[in-house]
Amino acid sequence: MEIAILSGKRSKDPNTRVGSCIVNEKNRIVGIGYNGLPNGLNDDEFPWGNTGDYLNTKYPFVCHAELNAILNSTSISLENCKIYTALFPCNECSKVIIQSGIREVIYLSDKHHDDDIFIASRMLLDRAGVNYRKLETTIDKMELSYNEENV
Ligand SMILES: Nc1nc(=O)n([C@H]2C[C@H](O)[C@@H](COP(=O)(O)O)O2)cc1CO
Ligand SMILES: [Zn+2]
Repeated sequence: MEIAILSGKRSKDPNTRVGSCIVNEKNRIVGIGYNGLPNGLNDDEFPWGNTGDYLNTKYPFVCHAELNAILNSTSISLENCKIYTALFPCNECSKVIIQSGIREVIYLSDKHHDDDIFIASRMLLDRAGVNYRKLETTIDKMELSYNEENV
């Protein structure tokens, strides 16, 4: 999950930076992603707002962290993999998760739990037999340092 969160730090979304990290059955990382525009699109030429006219928001344009982690995957097959993701996946990402063969979703936040999108998401995951659980941890924060004395 720390790798997922760290990846999310690269997102240009000013409001919500989500990261995801996929591991295989041996817990080896096989894909990482964060929410951002599709490849080659300029972050400065698209809106990043989240209110107002749909076309003036980020929503029609941004790729979610989970989608990017799957598409960036180094593995041909993601059968039986797990995805660690900072936010519970939306219904669109849940469809992609199911199709990819991922069998478990471990999330940090489920802050939109009662929105239709996430109700649909759970319906999809439940019916497909994809397990999901909130990460249980006592860790409050992670610290990184560029000070070479800390290596
Ligand atoms: N699971 C998710 N993975 C994601 O990558 N996202 C992204 C899409 C947007 O860029 C941002 C949500 O923006 P906002 O509605 O909190 O301002 O997080 C959102 C969710 C929640 O469905
Ligand atoms: Zn999504």
